[in-house]
Amino acid sequence: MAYDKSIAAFEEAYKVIPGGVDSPVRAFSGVEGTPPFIERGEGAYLFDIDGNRYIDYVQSWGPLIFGHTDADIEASVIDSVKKGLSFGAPTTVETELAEEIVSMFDSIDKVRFVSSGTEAVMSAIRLARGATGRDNILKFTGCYHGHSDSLLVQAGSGLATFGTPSSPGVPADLTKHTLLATYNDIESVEKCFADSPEGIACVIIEPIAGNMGLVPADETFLQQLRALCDAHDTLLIFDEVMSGFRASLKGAQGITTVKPDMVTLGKVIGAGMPVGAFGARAEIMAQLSPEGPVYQAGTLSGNPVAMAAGLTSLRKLKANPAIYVELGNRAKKLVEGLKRAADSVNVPMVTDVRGSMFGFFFSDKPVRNFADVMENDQKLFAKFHKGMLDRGIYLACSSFETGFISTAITDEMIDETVKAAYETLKEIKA
Ligand SMILES: Cc1ncc(COP(=O)(O)O)c(C=O)c1O
Ligand SMILES: N[C@H](C=O)CCC(=O)O
Repeated sequence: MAYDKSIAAFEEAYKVIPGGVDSPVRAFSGVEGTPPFIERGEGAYLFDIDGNRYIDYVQSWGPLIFGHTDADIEASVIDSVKKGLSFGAPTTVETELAEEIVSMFDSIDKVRFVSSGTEAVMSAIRLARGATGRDNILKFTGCYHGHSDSLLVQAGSGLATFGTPSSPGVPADLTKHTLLATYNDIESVEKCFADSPEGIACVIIEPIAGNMGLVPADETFLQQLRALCDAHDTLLIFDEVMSGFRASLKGAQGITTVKPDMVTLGKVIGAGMPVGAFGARAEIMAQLSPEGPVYQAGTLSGNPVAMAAGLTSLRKLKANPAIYVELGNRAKKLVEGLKRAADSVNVPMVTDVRGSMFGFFFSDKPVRNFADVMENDQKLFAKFHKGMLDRGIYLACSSFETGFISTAITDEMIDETVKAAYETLKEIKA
């Protein structure tokens, strides 16, 4: 494949945009080669400016459950655009989308829309602190909750890719209130509670971690977490910015029996438009301005075009929940094929699937937390990524990210992907 135009575009971008990208993971720093600059998407495919076509397993990092240019979503966006892009005033489509979300999540009585996952989590944390009157929060190493100050501590995703899990520019005075525990290790959480006599406002977790690769939380661990939060009057927040409507129609909450106090949602509820949301029981949400004293706002919050896209996507999913069975089967078919390809050249690989989310690590032991993730062979991943890209397969460009299946991806495309994996691994091991 030729990447000449993308290489030139990256050089141009570099002159005016830091690192040439508007979000660090896009820079291909954890893998080989240059990021293809994308011209357009269609169904399961991405097309770059050199004219290369790829089967897209990134899906804009999750939101595109129906693939690119879905006709229904496109029509609702165009219809909405024709009425105006933004009003900074209430619209009925916000209420409609809120009603859909509330009807799907037992844990949510009320929801507020914002413009990104970062904003959703930042606002939820503020609300949790305001509602409990406590400063401390607890997060898990390797989980990523967006880039707000309190949460840029031992985080996954781009921070893990760049080997800087915490960021300069965040005052230590702020992060001293962020306690860290180990994913799937309840003793580490107990220790944080024991060491915090002043109390903890909230525990935030990706119930299906997707920002250190795909690492789901054990059911027992989540139950123990719930019990600890109850015992200490601490709010449990499920960050479902990635897993919401991806892992199942009810996100992780369709898989675990554990019910959080608060939920954050993001990109998936906007079907590719910039959006985020946070929700909780009515008495918690009543603390939020203008009902309550905890301030939170946004000029473009509840943007009508994003709401229209999200509403169409959610209604399509709700009308046909069997989609999740199909997506899950394809994801399983894919990782089983990848594993067979790895076995064929005696490369250890562990895989996992939750709904349409899939992950694989070049590792010979189960991966349950960030320390396990760090043991996977990242150099091999980098080579594998390049070989797959050259064969028209667009995988997430970091071993700390998750893959996604869309309804546009067919069994034949999975076969093509598995064939590419055999060829790539054979080439690497030759
Ligand atoms: C679980 C989780 N929380 C929060 C975020 C932040 O969302 P955004 O990138 O839209 O700010 C992300 C996505 O990156 C995410 O996966
Ligand atoms: N892991 C992130 C989202 O899920 C990757 C997207 C980004 O930060 O640009």
